[in-house]
Amino acid sequence: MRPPHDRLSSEQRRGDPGTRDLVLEHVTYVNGRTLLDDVSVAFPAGRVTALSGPSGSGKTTLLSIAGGLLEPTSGTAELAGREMWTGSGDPRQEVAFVLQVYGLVPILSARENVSIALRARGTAPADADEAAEAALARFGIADLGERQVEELSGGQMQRVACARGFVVGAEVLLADEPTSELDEGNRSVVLAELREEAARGAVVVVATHDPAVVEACDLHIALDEGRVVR
Ligand SMILES: Nc1ncnc2c1ncn2[C@@H]1O[C@H](COP(=O)(O)OP(=O)(O)OP(=O)(O)O)[C@@H](O)[C@H]1O
Repeated sequence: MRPPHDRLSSEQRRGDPGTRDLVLEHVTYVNGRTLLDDVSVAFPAGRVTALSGPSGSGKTTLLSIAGGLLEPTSGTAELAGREMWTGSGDPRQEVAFVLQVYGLVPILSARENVSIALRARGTAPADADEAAEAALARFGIADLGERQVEELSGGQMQRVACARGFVVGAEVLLADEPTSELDEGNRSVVLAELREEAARGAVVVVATHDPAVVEACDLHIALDEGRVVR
């Protein structure tokens, strides 16, 4: 595994449009207290980067800034030279999330929850539904497509959330503890799918507590108390 990028290449510093890496420079985030403190990291396209650290170390906050949900107090998060923060808190179209709290609509079916991610990006409903079914199949839950999400187990919901994040083929995929509810077999499936996303050229970042997930990633960045420690 390569070391963290506390010294960025000159291309990354410039946010060269050719690199398509996601680059955070000197990001500090203060909300009552300092939750991130001068974080500079590069998440390369085509690689799966693990983001580890104790509970409360700032992983979710960092992913939120990296994906444009939160505005850094100072510093920048950029993809190919374009700021991730657009001023609204809505992520760019290039970004997809798999969130820790899933963010699914409980009364909709699993298929609908996945399909709406594509419909929101302008895909025709029939095409979105078809792609949603294929995405559910990637996570071994094709048979759950018609089930309301509120009837599913925690692990099944997490796999629906993965399907929804993965289905859009985003340039940047940010996954917050995507395997926390999963057994070993399903964890392996999610890890293989994360690798597939990186193989097609996406920036893939996985916040995790799980050493087995860290081990399976190409790169590893660790946070402690809002600072990069490796
Ligand atoms: N909106 C907020 N306002 C103030 N403090 C917050 C806010 N969100 C998170 N925090 C605090 O920021 C710190 C970092 O939280 P964050 O969720 O980023 O950590 P984490 O590493 O993802 O933790 P976990 O592994 O438990 O999910 C924590 O101390 C948390 O209590």
